[in-house]
Amino acid sequence: MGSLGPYQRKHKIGVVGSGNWGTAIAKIIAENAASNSDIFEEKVEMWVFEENVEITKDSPHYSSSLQGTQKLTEVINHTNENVKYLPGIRLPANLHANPSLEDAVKDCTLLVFNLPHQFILKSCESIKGKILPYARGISCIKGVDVNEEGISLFSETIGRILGIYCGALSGANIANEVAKEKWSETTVAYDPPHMDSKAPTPQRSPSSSQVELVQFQHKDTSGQMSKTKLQALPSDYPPIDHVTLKALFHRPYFHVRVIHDVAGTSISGALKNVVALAAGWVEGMGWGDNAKAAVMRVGLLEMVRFGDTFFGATINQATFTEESAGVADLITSCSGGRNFRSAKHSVERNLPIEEIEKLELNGQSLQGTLTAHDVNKFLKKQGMEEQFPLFTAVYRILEGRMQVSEIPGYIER
Ligand SMILES: NC(=O)C1=CN([C@@H]2O[C@H](COP(=O)(O)OP(=O)(O)OC[C@H]3O[C@@H](n4cnc5c(N)ncnc54)[C@H](O)[C@@H]3O)[C@@H](O)[C@H]2O)C=CC1
Ligand SMILES: O=C(CO)COP(=O)(O)O
Repeated sequence: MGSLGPYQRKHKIGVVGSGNWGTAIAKIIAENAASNSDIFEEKVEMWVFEENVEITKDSPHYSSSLQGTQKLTEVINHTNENVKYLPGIRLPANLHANPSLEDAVKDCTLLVFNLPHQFILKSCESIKGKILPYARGISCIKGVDVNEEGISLFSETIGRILGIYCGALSGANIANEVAKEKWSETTVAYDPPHMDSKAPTPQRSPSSSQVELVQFQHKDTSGQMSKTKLQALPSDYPPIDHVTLKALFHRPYFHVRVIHDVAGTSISGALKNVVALAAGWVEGMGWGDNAKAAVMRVGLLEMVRFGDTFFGATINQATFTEESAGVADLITSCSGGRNFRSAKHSVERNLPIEEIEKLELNGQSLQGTLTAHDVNKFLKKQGMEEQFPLFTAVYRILEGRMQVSEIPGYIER
């Protein structure tokens, strides 16, 4: 390790986000940057949305120099621990918490986006034109972007705002388990236009040094095409392909399969959060495992139908059943995810789920509640609520217009 091989430059990595999953994925990336120093710069930047944290006498890091009100970034850099969003996990020393988003992404060739989805648009707008034009992205976000024009994957939205190509990472990945290095699998989906290596090839010979511009097109369901000029990665960098992405994310405890289906990977990650709410409610009612399995069965069918109906041309249905991003994520999320647990507790404690989120998650953010609203807004516009009875029931229960006890009758059709 340490030799640059045929390439003169290394990839600099920036992680946009530092919540529960954001920090866990940054830990993985920093570990891999250190052990693949022929491809990656060792120092990894992680953008932290700055906030104050209280270091009290009960904190394991309490000392004469670290006490009272402190900036989260300073605590992370001082202790190598994200005491707020991933407590108890030691982070690699080459991971740098940075309160400036602009500074964290500066000169990065690879950007990994890992924020609750409601914050992504504003964050991307703030760095538009301030990143390398030939950077590439990976979105770890579980959600869909619904706007006036239709529905987009967050990988597409990020790509459109920043003028870059962006793939996706999603899988059965409860962050706290991954951070504790308990074995899991994930799916990385990456399928850029021809200028980036399309097949998972180990070839690494430098190609022409010319910078080429091509049109990259992505479309939403209203049929609109938007074009992004995609700039080729200079040939003195190792190519950003399936091999490089595997080197970035794969760990002995985090097994990566790299595929081409970005839409299937992203859609399943977003929609399983809606199903997990229903699973949590059913569990909270004390109805047992059979009832939860019924909700998951219908949920999976609706996930596949949604992908097929609205992203049909680009999606590979096998992703839902064969990859970690599909049914495996549905299973883990309906067993121990935050959406599942919060929904369960909201029934058990007879409190709105938003209140459970505030009481129990210490600043972490549920994505299923927001996605249920986003998905319903979109389905309503298409006149298709009835074709997705579970998604519609989840939305109506959140709105207080339906009871959990009505789920079995409503989804049986
Ligand atoms: N936590 C998990 O187990 C997993 C989460 N995911 C997905 O990863 C994405 C990120 O989730 P987490 O990292 O867990 O986040 P989180 O749920 O821990 O959210 C907290 C994060 O949001 C940030 N934040 C709060 N207000 C903000 C603002 N105004 N602007 C920007 N950031 C702000 C906080 O600084 C903190 O970093 C989500 O889409 C989630 O569904 C995916 C797999 C596992
Ligand atoms: O996506 C997840 C596991 O893969 C985590 O889901 P929650 O956000 O419900 O915890």
